[in-house]
Amino acid sequence: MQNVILVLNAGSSSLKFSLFAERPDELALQLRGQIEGLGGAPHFVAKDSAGTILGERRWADGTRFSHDDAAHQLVEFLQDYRDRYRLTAVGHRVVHGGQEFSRPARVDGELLEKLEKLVPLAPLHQPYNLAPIRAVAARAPQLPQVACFDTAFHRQQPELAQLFALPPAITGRGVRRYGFHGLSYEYIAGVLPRLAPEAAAGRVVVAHLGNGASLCALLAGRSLASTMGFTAVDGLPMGTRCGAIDPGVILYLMDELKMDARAIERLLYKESGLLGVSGISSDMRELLASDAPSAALAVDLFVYRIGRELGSLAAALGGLDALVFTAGIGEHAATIRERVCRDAAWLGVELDSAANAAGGPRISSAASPVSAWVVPTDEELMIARHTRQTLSAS
Ligand SMILES: Nc1ncnc2c1ncn2[C@@H]1O[C@H](COP(=O)(O)OP(=O)(O)O)[C@@H](O)[C@H]1O
Ligand SMILES: CC(=O)OP(=O)(O)O
Ligand SMILES: [Mg+2]
Repeated sequence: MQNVILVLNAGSSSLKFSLFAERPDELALQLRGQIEGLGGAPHFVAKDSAGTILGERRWADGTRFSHDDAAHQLVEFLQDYRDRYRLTAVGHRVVHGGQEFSRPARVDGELLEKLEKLVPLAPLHQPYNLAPIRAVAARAPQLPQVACFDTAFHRQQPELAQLFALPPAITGRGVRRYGFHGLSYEYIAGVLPRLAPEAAAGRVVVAHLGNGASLCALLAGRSLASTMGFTAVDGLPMGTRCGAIDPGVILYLMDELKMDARAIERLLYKESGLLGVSGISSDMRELLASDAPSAALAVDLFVYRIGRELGSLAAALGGLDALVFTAGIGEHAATIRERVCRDAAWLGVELDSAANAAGGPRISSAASPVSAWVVPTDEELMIARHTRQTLSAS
């Protein structure tokens, strides 16, 4: 029997999972998969490390599928592998680690209580991250679990980058910018030195464009600033989240439309972004395939806001050496990358259209002053590494 670490990554619209075999000097991927489209057209697929499909299932469009249903589907699938693998630990992506956690932590009752308190700061994620931790703890209390935080990588940002212009009585309560997608950025920062050594030692903006989307400024591989703030609703427009809006809008919604906190939360987190503007879908694939003007408008706004935020992060970095695309849209939507790169021509990005259409990794021309890249992210491998390190240190 092979010892394995199970990794669970519960995103806003998907549950991703991986099994990594523990070898003395590496973690070897055994299988990985996901249940995506939880909000609309659920699709389960699991593949081995060579990409061969081990299991696949689709549900009709409109099927109501919760994160719990997704977890059950996963447990059912893993039954077939009980004789082959021995589970030694479970590593989880936990979106919010608050002010306290700047590194992964082993799960116990006290930790869970602390993380529960952060649910209001990440209502679209934290409950789904914590539920499988509790489920595993109930079924297998002896099995070590490690929580790996999306915020941890950003905790080393300069004080100014984390500060809101609010009085200390408020900021002192932990109302500050945290930044998210940190496991993804940490992974990219780890592989960039091999791909683009000079840029990696300099000024890089990474665009993590998935269902949740953010940009991160990396200076010599460390997080300097990011577009997400106190919560994962800030920054870019996303699948269903609005991104940065004037806080005056919230006051207007309360005063004039008499909306309460829950109604505003629903609007900003679940009914806005690509879905809200298009009225069609939160899924970039559907919008790109649609000829409805509202779909085009949603995509235009997405690209426009990326351009604006890219300029802001380049300013924080004092210039730009490289631009990296990652996550669902960043890795697969060549047309979005093309448009973002064209808008960034003023920064010195010169696209190689053929390389971009072919998926990279380098998508800028040889002469481009600023290089551009497609780098598939691997939050799960990052989590598996952290899980192993955290447990061997404890
Ligand atoms: N081939 C593709 N072309 C365009 N968009 C894609 C493609 N594949 C995936 N996407 C988009 O990626 C997004 C999901 O990204 P992902 O990183 O998997 O999300 P999550 O935040 O749930 O982890 C969706 O908007 C989806 O439409
Ligand atoms: C933090 C966040 O937005 O995560 P995801 O992209 O998985 O929704
Ligand atoms: Mg994600």
